Amino acid sequence: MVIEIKNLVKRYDKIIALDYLNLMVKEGQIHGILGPAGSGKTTLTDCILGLKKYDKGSILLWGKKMERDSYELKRDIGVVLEEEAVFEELTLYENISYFCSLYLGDKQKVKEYTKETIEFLGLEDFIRLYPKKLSPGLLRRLNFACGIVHKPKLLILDEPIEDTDPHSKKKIMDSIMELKNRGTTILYFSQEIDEIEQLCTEITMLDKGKVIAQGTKEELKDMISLGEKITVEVYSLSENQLKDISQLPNVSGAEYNNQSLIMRAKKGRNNLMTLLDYLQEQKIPFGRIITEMPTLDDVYLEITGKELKD
Ligand SMILES: Nc1ncnc2c1ncn2[C@@H]1O[C@H](COP(=O)(O)OP(=O)(O)OP(=O)(O)O)[C@@H](O)[C@H]1O
Repeated sequence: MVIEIKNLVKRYDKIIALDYLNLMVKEGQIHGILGPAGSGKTTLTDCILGLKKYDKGSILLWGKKMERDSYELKRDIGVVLEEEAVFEELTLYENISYFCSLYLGDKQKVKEYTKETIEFLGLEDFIRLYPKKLSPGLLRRLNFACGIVHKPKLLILDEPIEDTDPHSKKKIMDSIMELKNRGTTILYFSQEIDEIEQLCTEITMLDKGKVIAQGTKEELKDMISLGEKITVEVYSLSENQLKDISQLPNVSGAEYNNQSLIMRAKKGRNNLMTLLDYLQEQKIPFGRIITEMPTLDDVYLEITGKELKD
């Protein structure tokens, strides 16, 4: 086990930021922590890194307790935070090289790792530029490069691609997958469902410092009663027909707007067939059909009663 957190409690006076939190992260996993603003993601990162004291519980990294001066452990960890943490007075190359030199003494190795990381993130054309001259996407890639250049075994990523242009977002997401393929364990904090769905093998949902659900995305989707959302292009529908549809077996709701019929079903078999049978029986002409399975957003909403994002 790379990270082993048991019954972690962290209070700020009366606020309970982490509430008996348990988390296990296995080697080689990308473990996503999904939670809205204020759910305790930053506090958890600080506790894992030994930057904040906690009130109760235990945190072990590779079976060892992290302390402020656990330099051996820290050497194996890379951190990329949402806010860029680079030096304005250093060029892109100098920034990456500097962060590498904080961990490695061997100058030749620093040079080698810096070059490799620059190529890895496609930053070759920008090495002489200062951070102020970089576009927001390139700045994100530089920030990411500084966190991974020393080849950590555990990478903690706190919303590393929030508000990033599609090209840099793809570059960073591909790099994360490649690092995983090379054996890096990754803890990935985000509020973005699509990033978590694409990248993570295991997911923990947080709400007010509490773990509300944990598992693979399939396991999480299995926890809720919601089935698919079916959208059918229907050219005309009477109020009575809409009422009939909302009362079909296993249907939790139906609405009709702009020639679009949306039916939400509970988990079960043949929901689409039941709807199509009804439309045919009533001789209601219909066009395109779209079926969408529940998302992690739906899981979060059903368990907590609120959306991940406002
Ligand atoms: N230094 C502090 N003093 C008092 N309360 C704090 C402090 N830091 C965080 N909190 C509170 O603890 C809770 C968890 O905060 P935390 O910053 O860890 O959440 P988060 O999920 O990282 O949110 P965000 O994404 O907004 O940073 C929140 O209610 C927050 O207001």
